[in-house]
Amino acid sequence: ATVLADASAKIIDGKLVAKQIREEVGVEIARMKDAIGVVPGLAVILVGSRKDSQTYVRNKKKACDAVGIKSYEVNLPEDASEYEVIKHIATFNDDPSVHGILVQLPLPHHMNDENILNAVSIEKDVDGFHPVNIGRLAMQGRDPFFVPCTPKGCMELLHRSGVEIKGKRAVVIGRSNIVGTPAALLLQKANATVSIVHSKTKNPEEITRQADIIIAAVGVANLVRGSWIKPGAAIIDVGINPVDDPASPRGYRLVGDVCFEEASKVAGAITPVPGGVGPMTIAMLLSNTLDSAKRIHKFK
Ligand SMILES: Nc1nc(=O)c2c([nH]1)NC[C@@H]1CN(c3ccc(C(=O)N[C@@H](CCC(=O)O)C(=O)O)cc3)C=[N+]21
Repeated sequence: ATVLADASAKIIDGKLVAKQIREEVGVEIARMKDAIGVVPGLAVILVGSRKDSQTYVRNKKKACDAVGIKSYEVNLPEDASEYEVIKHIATFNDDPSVHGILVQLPLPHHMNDENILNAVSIEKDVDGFHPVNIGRLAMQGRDPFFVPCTPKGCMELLHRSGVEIKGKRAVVIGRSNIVGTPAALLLQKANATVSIVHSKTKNPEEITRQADIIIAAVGVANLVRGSWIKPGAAIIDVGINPVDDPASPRGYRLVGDVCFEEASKVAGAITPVPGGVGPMTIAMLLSNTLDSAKRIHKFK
């Protein structure tokens, strides 16, 4: 019998694309500084002492340093009040050296996310989480000041890998405010025909199998199997799920929402985890912070 070689997807290297974007951002920051003497500033507010949040915040600071963004950090205890957080946000809203404000999520349970995200000036909301920015994203002809970093990074990966979006069928798995919903809106803006599948969808694989593009953002390890995928489709895997692995130095390793081993034999292109969307999220945050400083100082 003839053994056919497995088709093999192109791996979309998010780490490499993120590096390119960070370099582009660095060049622009230097050009702005030379021309008008302005250095972009990013304020990060971290409440509580979750290890994962501390790691993310540390990585963001490092990334800022590398491109020439000045970072400001506020650490508040787990039992801080909503009022205290909002007071810090208000101070940063009024501080002309700060062009971007990010409140690290998740917040402690006693806080209401909406009250806090509402307090961030929509012109400094580099996360794109303010309800007005999300609402504007959903409307035709009404651009938000900022697009959320993770979905923006997904789109950038599709664009920079030459994946055509216009007229294609796209399926987003997951409907969160910070990834699934804005990702679906961005795909729609890019002229795809978009479906969203979620935890209450019956037979999601029947829908995903029709997709030319899949963005998976549910947080369920290896949910999307090879059989869910149309041959040749482009797969963007947003999931970052820790699974126990005694052999790995941290005692766990990260896997996506997509079963990479199966999917990479069917798909036309696919992002790995780690090294896919994750690094893009930080690159987009830097890019949003630069854009904010440019807009505030009317620098082109
Ligand atoms: N206000 C707010 N804004 C955020 O953007 C935000 C947040 N809160 N809370 C948590 C999530 C998660 N997030 C990630 C950023 C980078 C990687 C990343 O760089 N991951 C690498 C490394 C993963 C590793 O090895 O630990 C990768 O996937 O290759 C992952 C996840 C931003 N978030």
